Amino acid sequence: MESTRGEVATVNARGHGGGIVIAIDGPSGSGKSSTAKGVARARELRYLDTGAMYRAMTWWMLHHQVDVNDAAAVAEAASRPVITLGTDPDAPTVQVDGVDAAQAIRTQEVTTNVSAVSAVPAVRELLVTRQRQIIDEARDEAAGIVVEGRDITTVVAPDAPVKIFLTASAEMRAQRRSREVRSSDVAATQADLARRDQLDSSRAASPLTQTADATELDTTGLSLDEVIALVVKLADEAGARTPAL
Ligand SMILES: Nc1ncnc2c1ncn2[C@@H]1O[C@H](COP(=O)(O)OP(=O)(O)O)[C@@H](O)[C@H]1O
Ligand SMILES: Nc1ccn([C@H]2C[C@H](O)[C@@H](COP(=O)(O)OP(=O)(O)O)O2)c(=O)n1
Repeated sequence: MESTRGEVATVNARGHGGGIVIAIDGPSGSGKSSTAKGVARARELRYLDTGAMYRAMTWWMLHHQVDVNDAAAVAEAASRPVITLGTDPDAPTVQVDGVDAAQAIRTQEVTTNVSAVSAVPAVRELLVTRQRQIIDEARDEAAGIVVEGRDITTVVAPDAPVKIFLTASAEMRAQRRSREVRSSDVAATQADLARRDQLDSSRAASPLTQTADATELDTTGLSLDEVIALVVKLADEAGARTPAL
């Protein structure tokens, strides 16, 4: 497989060189995780699911009986969990305090509470710092990284050469998510997505926002392969624009 390493060598503000950063934001079910993994595989890049980090933090809070609706209690406890993510797109891993939490962070209880925890500024500061470390490591050690979440294009990596905002109609996002979790109640899934979108877009700290310099990709009528191909094309074009050092 062709690698983009070298074609897109730049040095970022923190002095790290090497690979490309592809930043992807968007609401739930727009296709961020599947697209990011597909692009990372296609160009031998690392993959970072930042939502998994907010989910891991939420799981730890619930597991340790921290009241997730008490922002001060969440802020005080936020530095205690050790959250570790593996960035291989074929086998992304999530560990909390050394224990595999990949399944535990996907429960409905975590999904219901993750927006409250991720609205706490102290949580975001800690996780954004860690995300930037992971990005810098990938830029040094690999051809780069595809990072997906809600504030990647705006806060975590605003200087990324490729910035994408994925969207899809609310109905399509609910259908996809229902299929994924094998639920026949598409209306309930759509209501849950709407609730989370509203919380994630209206919070004071780094809300989900679409900026003018991110390319909007509406995936409603597109297959996953088509979306991946479009993002790979944008990445290759960004590589061609950036001279190798
Ligand atoms: N363009 C697409 N066409 C059809 N299904 C898709 C597409 N993009 C994503 N999916 C499916 O929709 C579901 C949700 O996608 P996911 O990547 O988890 O979204 P997000 O990370 O934005 O929440 C997954 O089951 C995925 O396979
Ligand atoms: N960069 C990010 C990523 C996720 N979050 C929050 C907001 C989301 O509701 C939760 C969970 O994110 P995740 O990407 O796992 O959500 P879905 O896959 O869409 O269900 O985390 C965030 O605040 N900032």
